[in-house]
Amino acid sequence: MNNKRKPFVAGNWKMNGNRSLVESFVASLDSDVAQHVDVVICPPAVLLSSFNSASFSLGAQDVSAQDNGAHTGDMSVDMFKEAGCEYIIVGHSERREDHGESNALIADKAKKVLAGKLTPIVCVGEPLSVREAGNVESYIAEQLDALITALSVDELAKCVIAYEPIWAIGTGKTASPEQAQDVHRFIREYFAKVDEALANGLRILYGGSVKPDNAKTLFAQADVDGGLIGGASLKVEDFISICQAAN
Ligand SMILES: O=C[C@H](O)COP(=O)(O)O
Repeated sequence: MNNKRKPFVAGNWKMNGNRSLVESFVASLDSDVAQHVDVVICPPAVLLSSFNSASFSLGAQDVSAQDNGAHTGDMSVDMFKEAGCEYIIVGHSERREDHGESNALIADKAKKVLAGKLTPIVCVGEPLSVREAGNVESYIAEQLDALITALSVDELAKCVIAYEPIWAIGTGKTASPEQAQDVHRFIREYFAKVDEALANGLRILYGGSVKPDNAKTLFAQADVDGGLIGGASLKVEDFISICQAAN
């Protein structure tokens, strides 16, 4: 973690949670936790309106690349804005896999989020087969290229990037701190080819089986600026410990 970039921890509840979980978060996650860390909760969209807390920010888990219209089941940036969101995750590997989302579509979504003055959390990450074949960097580069092509330097500077190796998501197999740092450094250097100041200011989160007992070492890596937390963001005590580890 570099102290020039403010640490960032986002909890992605995925398709989990209910109103009673919302209540326990609102009651327990006070402003002390979020003093030196940007803390964001991304619950399922139907729970957004149940949150009423100024101690942390809200995010959505995905968004349409369209403004409005005949897109059954989709939701727009404006809708999430009205629901109190400041952040929207785009390109999560589960969206890429379950809904066939392409790099180009994800870049369009990020652009739409920025146009609505919200912050996209753009996810990238490789499957195990790519890592085993030794192709991690070219795979991530292709994911980043779509974003770099679609967005201006100013727009890129407003994004948060999340590196989530797919083999580490929900598996309990966390990337080692060195594996995480290697890819985070690669991502930062890749953006430095576009613009050095952009790269230095960019917050890059690690996601994939982050838990209270491994968060500190992961977040201590020079290019790891926090985490995108799945399973452990569903237990308020675990999530608070992870936020504290980012402090
Ligand atoms: O968005 C969060 C990630 O997919 C990580 O999930 P996990 O912490 O359950 O491995």
